[in-house]
Amino acid sequence: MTVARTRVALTIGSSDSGGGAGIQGDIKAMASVGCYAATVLVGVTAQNTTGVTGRFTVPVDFVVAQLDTVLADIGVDAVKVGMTWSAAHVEVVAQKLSTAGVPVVVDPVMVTAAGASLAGDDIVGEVRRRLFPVATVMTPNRAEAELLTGIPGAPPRELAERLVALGARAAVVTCGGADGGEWFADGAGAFAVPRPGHRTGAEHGAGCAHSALVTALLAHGLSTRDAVVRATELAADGVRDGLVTVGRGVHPVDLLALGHRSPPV
Ligand SMILES: Nc1ncnc2c1ncn2[C@@H]1O[C@H](COP(=O)(O)OP(=O)(O)OP(=O)(O)O)[C@@H](O)[C@H]1O
Ligand SMILES: Cc1ncc(CO)c(N)n1
Repeated sequence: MTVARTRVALTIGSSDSGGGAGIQGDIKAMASVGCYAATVLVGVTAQNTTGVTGRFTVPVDFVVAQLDTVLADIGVDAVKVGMTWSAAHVEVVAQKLSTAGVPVVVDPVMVTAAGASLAGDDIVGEVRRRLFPVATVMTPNRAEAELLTGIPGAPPRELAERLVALGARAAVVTCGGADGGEWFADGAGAFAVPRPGHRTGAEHGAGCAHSALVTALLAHGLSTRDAVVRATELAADGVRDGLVTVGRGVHPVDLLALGHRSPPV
């Protein structure tokens, strides 16, 4: 009997001690579509559903050590880059990924949907210079897309098209919230990405889940367009099924249907 090869997705980003977003959210989202998740930590946040109270950065050399060690043994079918902290981290990650030969999803985590800053000021130019060229697809939220393009207030379609004009192979600008409004663009054109809207108040980690799902679906061999469309639906399901009893702020999404599982007896 031949055993099907397990697809491996790698996420490079930061820990969310609250468990809903960041690396922890990525592992769950990737697992929800049958991908094994390897992880390279760039930073650690002290965070819960109400906000970030502290941050600790992993030294660049140790990011490289994690990356080299994973690649040397496990190998990867696709990579996600999430919160990267500093220009020096972006530079080294981009350099490593330029020779990886697998799809790369860049979620340029810089601002939360609530407007809280999650990165150093020097990072915008470095993301544009270094990560755009290695990205198969960029997945910023609207605020991040405005920062990266330098056109505040522009509609999501224009932002997605502008990101492609600036050198990204493809981009999906997420909007969050019940009203949605996501747009995708690549060299061949642009389209609105449909999804239902939910008002559960469980959106913490939605953006991380979205880009992690895109990554995992690319690891399974889907095209970029199909991966984005499906990931957007699945992330919305995660908000619909979100864990409204966890935390007192923005509750976490649930991609693993934890709310429907019973304890083993
Ligand atoms: N209220 C909602 N109803 C349905 N789907 C949602 C909702 N909010 C978010 N989503 C899903 O999550 C995806 C990402 O959302 P969003 O733009 O809020 O990410 P983000 O701002 O990067 O999130 P975060 O910083 O919390 O990780 C959306 O494209 C959509 O699929
Ligand atoms: C660690 C981490 N990465 C990403 C996000 C974006 O949601 C977050 N809140 N925390």
